[in-house]
Amino acid sequence: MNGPIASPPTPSAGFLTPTTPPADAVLPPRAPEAPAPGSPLGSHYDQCFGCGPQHPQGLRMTTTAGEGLEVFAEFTVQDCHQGGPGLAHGGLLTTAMDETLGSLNWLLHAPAVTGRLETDFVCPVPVDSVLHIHAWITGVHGRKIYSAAEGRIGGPDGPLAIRAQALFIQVKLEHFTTHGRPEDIKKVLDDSDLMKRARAFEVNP
Ligand SMILES: CCCCCCCCCC(=O)SCCNC(=O)CCNC(=O)[C@H](O)C(C)(C)COP(=O)(O)OP(=O)(O)OC[C@H]1O[C@@H](n2cnc3c(N)ncnc32)[C@H](O)[C@@H]1OP(=O)(O)O
Repeated sequence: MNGPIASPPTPSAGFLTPTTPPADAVLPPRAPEAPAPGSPLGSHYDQCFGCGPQHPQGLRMTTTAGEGLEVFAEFTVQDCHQGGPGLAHGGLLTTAMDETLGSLNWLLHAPAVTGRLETDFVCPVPVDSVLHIHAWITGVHGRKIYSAAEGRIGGPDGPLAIRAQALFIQVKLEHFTTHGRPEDIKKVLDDSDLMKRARAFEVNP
């Protein structure tokens, strides 16, 4: 069908470089509750596609707190993660970056959701390889948490495969309880493990 080609939407001033922190952003200290450097963050929710051990096709990512405002994560690319033959699907790699960047919020003890996530795919990631992701906070400005990450193949110093920058927006608990499926919200709220309850609400409902 022929017709006029639609113009791309004009970004409003605030959205021109939305994953780059403004000049007056700050780097706050780690929250007192943040896990010690070197300790595993564990899964925040059993059914999370990124880190949940109960998710049948999930990435089953493991994440460790680093020094300061940084984390390190790993996942092994499985057969069920393919896009091209023998290669990881790009969207799935973006999910791995989202999960890792999201786990940074645990260092600030601030529930937040992804507002914007930008990725550069630098080289293909083969099935069976382990992707090593390093993520760090680049600034905080009001409710906005800015962060960046890199994913490397086979080890922390392996070939660079993917880069990302993100903007997370801090939200209240009601973000999850209002939008989430009631039976899943109830299951989490009924869990006697307070830490698991708190961490579950750091993610997408
Ligand atoms: C240890 C835990 C591990 C966790 C791992 C989790 C990994 C997974 C993380 C996710 O995938 S979260 C799921 C995907 N994200 C979502 O479902 C979020 C859906 N979007 C929303 O719910 C709302 O749009 C949002 C909460 C992000 C913002 O709505 P609000 O009404 O709270 O805020 P508002 O729209 O007033 O925006 C607040 C500020 O952020 C800015 N903003 C909001 N969305 C933006 C955006 N998309 N891009 C750039 N800026 C944005 C907005 O311009 C504004 O800037 P100013 O304060 O300067 O005016």
